[in-house]
Amino acid sequence: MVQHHIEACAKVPGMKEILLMGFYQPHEALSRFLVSAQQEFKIPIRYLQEYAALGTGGGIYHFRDQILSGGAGAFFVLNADVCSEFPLQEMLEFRQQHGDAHSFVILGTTANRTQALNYGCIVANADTQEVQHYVEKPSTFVSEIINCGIYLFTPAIFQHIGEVFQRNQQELVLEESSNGWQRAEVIRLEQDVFTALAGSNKLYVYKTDGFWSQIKSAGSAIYASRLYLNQYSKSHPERLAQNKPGGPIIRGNVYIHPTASIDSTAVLGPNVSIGEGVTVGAGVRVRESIVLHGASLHDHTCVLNTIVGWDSTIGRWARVEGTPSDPNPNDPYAKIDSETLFRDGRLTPSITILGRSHLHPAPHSEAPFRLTPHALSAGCSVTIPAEVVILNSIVLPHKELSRSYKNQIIL
Ligand SMILES: Nc1nc2c(ncn2[C@@H]2O[C@H](COP(=O)(O)OP(=O)(O)O[C@H]3O[C@H](CO)[C@@H](O)[C@H](O)[C@@H]3O)[C@@H](O)[C@H]2O)c(=O)[nH]1
Repeated sequence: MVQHHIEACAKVPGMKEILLMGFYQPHEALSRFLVSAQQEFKIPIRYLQEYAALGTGGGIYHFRDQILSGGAGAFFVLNADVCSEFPLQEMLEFRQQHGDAHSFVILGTTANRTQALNYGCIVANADTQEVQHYVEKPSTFVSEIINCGIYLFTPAIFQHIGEVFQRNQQELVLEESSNGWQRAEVIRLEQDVFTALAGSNKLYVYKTDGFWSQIKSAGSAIYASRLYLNQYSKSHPERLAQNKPGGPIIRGNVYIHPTASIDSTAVLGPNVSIGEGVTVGAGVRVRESIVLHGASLHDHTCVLNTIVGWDSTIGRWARVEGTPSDPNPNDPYAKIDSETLFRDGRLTPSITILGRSHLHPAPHSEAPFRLTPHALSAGCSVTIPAEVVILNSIVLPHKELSRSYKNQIIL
């Protein structure tokens, strides 16, 4: 997911350094990713680990010395769980034209009235785009302009976060709380800082019509993959597979890793991403799916709306199918719903996932996504036998199925 953020940041002229911030323990796969991304994008990249989940505001405040150490005049903050064309340069230009050089800029987009309630909502002056009112996930309608979780700040933002920190500390002293220090450091950028900054002539919104989506569920990964592949078709058509004599039949936007072996009678696409070392047999059909590295699709399998985990095998003539959770195509402002797995005590039909685990960026590859399991050395390695149907199911790693399944989570 974050490889796209890095690629976008590295393109901004004058960008000095990229910091990934999180509260996860760093591990070997992350270090390998950082090394390869630094080489690919030719920019220093470091991971900063919070000692606890401090919230976005608390996190950047905690690492403010690191962020400002190179004498940065401005910096971007991007939520990791979004996909976007990241119009960062446009945000810089917007700040140049509107507002003053020290203002902060939020990237905004339009949502429909119902879905806007799931996001930060922004009311702005129609002429100047100054944010007059900011409400995080309101309970009733406030505005159709939502916060994309992509910000341009100057070092002055730390004074505002610092004020919240001081206030938190004083309140905690009054409460005589024993773990006051830690709690004072937890600061939510949206509720604690933006709400207060609104109407003070310091916060502006730059609205984009470009693609943008949250990635809160595995189902949204297939949707996000489609958005990125579509972007590749304009910005990097060389990254997409073409119909060639002796090659598979390609429909729409498809990414195939150069090491994958695809039978010439297979039909792939639209919206398919095939990872490193994948084998695809004769007569295979894949559509709206992500097939991760080392997976093997035997002859005549059919894979639709599915994420196939790494090193998984699908037996011949098997059909693996999920139900897409795409936004309403008739509403230009519709966003993908981050479905919970269960509704009314039932598993909601969703994409099928073989070897479900965490989403992880794809090192050494331009494939939009790759999955990584909790145990990093392990693969997903799900085995589906020949001639079965797997429908709307989530199969956990290292599972060897022996029959067909429908609407199930298979442990
Ligand atoms: N480092 C760090 N990151 C955090 C922490 N808590 C959340 N994040 C990261 O901060 C981002 C925001 O996540 P949430 O706080 O869960 O908010 P949200 O429901 O995703 O809503 C935010 O994003 C929406 C757009 O996707 C916005 O519309 C909304 O206003 C808000 O900014 C995500 O990338 C999440 O991983 C933390 O303690 N530490």
